[in-house]
Order: sequence, then C-alpha cells, then structure tokens
Amino acid sequence: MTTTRPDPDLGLPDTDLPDTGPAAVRERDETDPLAGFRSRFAPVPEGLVFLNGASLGRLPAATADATDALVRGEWGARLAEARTQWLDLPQRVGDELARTVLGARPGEVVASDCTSVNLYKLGAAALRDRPGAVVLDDDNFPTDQYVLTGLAEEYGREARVVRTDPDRGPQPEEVRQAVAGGAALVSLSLVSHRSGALADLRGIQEAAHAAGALVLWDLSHAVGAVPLELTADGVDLAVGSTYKHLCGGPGAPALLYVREDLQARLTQPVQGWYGHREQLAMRHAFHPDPGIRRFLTGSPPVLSLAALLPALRLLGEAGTDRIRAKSTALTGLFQRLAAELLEPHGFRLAGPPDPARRGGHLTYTHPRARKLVPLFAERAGVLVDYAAHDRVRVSPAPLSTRFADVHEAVHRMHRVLKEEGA
Ligand SMILES: Cc1ncc(COP(=O)(O)O)c(C=O)c1O
Ligand SMILES: Nc1c(O)cccc1C(=O)C[C@H](N)C(=O)O
Repeated sequence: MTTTRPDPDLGLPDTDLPDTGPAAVRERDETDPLAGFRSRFAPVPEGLVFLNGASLGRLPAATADATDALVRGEWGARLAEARTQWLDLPQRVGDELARTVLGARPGEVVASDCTSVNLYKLGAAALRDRPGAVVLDDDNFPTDQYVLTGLAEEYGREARVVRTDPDRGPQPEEVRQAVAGGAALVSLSLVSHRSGALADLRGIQEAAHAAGALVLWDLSHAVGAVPLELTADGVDLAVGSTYKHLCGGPGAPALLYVREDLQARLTQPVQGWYGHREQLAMRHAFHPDPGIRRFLTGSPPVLSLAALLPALRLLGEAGTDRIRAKSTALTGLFQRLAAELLEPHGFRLAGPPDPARRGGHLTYTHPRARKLVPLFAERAGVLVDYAAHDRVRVSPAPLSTRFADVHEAVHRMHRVLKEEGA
C-alpha cells in the first residue's frame, strides 16, 4: 500500500509546489497526465468548485448512459428474460473492484447491501469462527461502533474500545495493548472519516494476528483514494462504500472482501438464497456456496451495480497510483494555500500534516464550521463538507479537479471569511 510520497516516475511532481501562485498552478494543470479525465464526468454548473469527493463522488458521463440502457433496454424491453444475466452481477462487479482498486484476486469480492450490513456479516463470521473479544476504536464512523458493540453483545463477547487520538488515527501499539490476552476480531477504518488519518495497515494487522484475531477493515474512505494491495498485504476481511471516491452514485452497493483461504471456514448469519451453493435449485435446507457467494443474502441492487461499472472503468484506466499522486498534490496545495489564507481566520488543520499520512481528504476545525460551509457554497460556489461538530472536510477528486480549482476555491473561501469577519 502506498504511504510514501508520489513516485517521480508517475509523471507528477512532488506534493510541494515551489510556488503557489496562479502561473505555477496553471503550469501544473498543463502537465497533469490525468487532466483528460475531467471531461469524462457529467458537467456541473459553470463556476462551481467541487471539493467533496469523500462524500459523494461525481457522476461519470458513461454512468448515465449505462443505467439508461439497463432501465430502458434490459428491464423495459426484455423484462424478466433479462433477469438471469443479473444473478452473478455482485461477483462480476466484485471482480472489477478487486482488479481495479483493491489489489485482490477474482472471487474474493462481492458488491451488495450497505457497509453496515456487510460489517455485521463479516464481524459475525469472525466471532462464529473463534473465541475472544471484539476490538474497535472510538474514532471510527458511528455505524461501525454501533454494529461492533451490537455484535459483542449478541455473541457475549467483551468489546474493547481503543481510545484513539482522532487526529492521528489508531496506532499499532494501541491495538497491541487492546488485544493482549487474546481477541477474536479487530475492526477499524483504514482512513479516518473525520481527520483523514491513514492507519498503518501492516503494523495493526501484525499486532492483531499475533493475538489470534482476524482484522476487518472498513475501507469506505480509502478505496479509490489510496492504492490498496489486499492480497500482498495479507488482509483478512474488508468492507467499504463505493459512492465516495469510487463515484458509484447514491445508494451504491458496498464492497465485501474475504481472503480466499478464509472463505470456506467462515459462515455468516444472514443465510439467504443468494448464498446457497445451488441458488436456483430451491432446496429446503441451506448449504452455503463454498466461495465468496456464501456472504450474499438476497436480491442485489441491480441498477446500482450497473452504475458502478463505468466508474470502475474510469478509475482502472487512470490507475490508483496516479490518482493517489495527484490527490496528495491537490491536498498539499490546499494545505499550503490554507496556511496562508484560511488559518489566520480560525482554520486549524486537524489530522496529519503530511499528505502521505492521510487518505484523499483533509479536515480543518473552525468554531463556526456549521455556518461557514453553506456560505462557502451559496456565496462562493465552493462545495466542501461540514463534519460534526466543528469540522470542514475537503476532498478534491483527482479525476475531475484542477489545481487551478483548488487555488480558486481557497481564495474564494478567504473572501467569505473576510466578509464574515471570521
Ligand atoms: C467509514 C464509514 N463506514 C460506514 C459508513 C456507512 O455506510 P452505509 O450507509 O453503506 O452502511 C460510512 C458513511 O456513510 C462511513 O464513512
Ligand atoms: N454527515 C452526513 C450527512 O449529514 C448526510 C449524509 C451522510 C453523511 C456522512 O457522514 C456519510 C459518510 N459516512 C461520510 O463520512 O461522509
């Protein structure tokens, strides 16, 4: 997994621009190898600057055509005749996810349900497999904390909560202490939804595995933003959203990954016909599929699965290494401009100052964040995210954002702050 600075061979200069002036920024755009991808997204209103890729990624133009073809052509015209070709869509999309953004093998990933449900299924699978505590952290997204504490209750396990510094993310040493005496499951986010902090995947896994625990990663804020090598890194289990950096659209199905050698021994609690080894035989007794299908339950969201494929094609073409390199350069530029123009007005960087230690977003605190975020949109046409309770989250999507957009956005935000007397 890439946690270092961009590789110079990728054709992108390092994060630090020698100069943050308009000419240097323009030149950066002119030499950007990913510049051509911008026109592959559906247009947004003239002048709008979108810096909200960690919330809901933009619509790839090809997605609108693909969903229209499915709705009118397959559903509308071919009706039920088309339905058998959708049966294996969760695996087909899973294989594309594995190939393009996860660094996993075919047959290790499916896409269906939402992240919360997939987390429940895989957390339960780990607890059905081995004894011991559930380890979680208090910086994780609330749904993860709810699902994991609920699982601990349901399976009669101790829930050990790592008290994480929210601006640093969970550390291997903290996990080592939490698993002391044995644990069944450690579940954390690879990139913090709050601060963007990127966890040390290998260090945390090493600590957890030494105590006999499986590790279940929530990749919601990492996938599509950070290059992942689940196979090479020996990842056990993972789930994650596909509507953020993967641009799968509203309600896009979540990913579910189980390493090949674990699949046959793990069982999940919501056994349904999509997980049966002979799905269409309509047997009375449940016999799980030997492979990844055993983690499915019922009818998948076909329209949303179809919508994800064109987005994955775009990401696959661009390549996660190049996306990551541009992402760290964009967030690095925002950070340098913000130090000059926003920090004197109360913005404080929360999270690691080094872009290589973050995912695709960076976060600032401001005491008036809740009021300012809508003002940035209304008065300045800059879309950033409000994150409870005093945070502004910024995520420039590398395939559709120019360096000039970041430059322009920070200057416009500065103007609003001055008008507001902030
Ligand atoms: C880290 C993380 N996990 C899980 C979720 C929730 O996913 P879902 O609504 O698909 O269950 C989110 C955001 O919605 C998230 O940021
Ligand atoms: N904060 C949200 C909201 O106000 C509306 C809808 C979604 C959210 C979210 O936080 C979702 C997501 N997990 C995120 O980190 O962006």
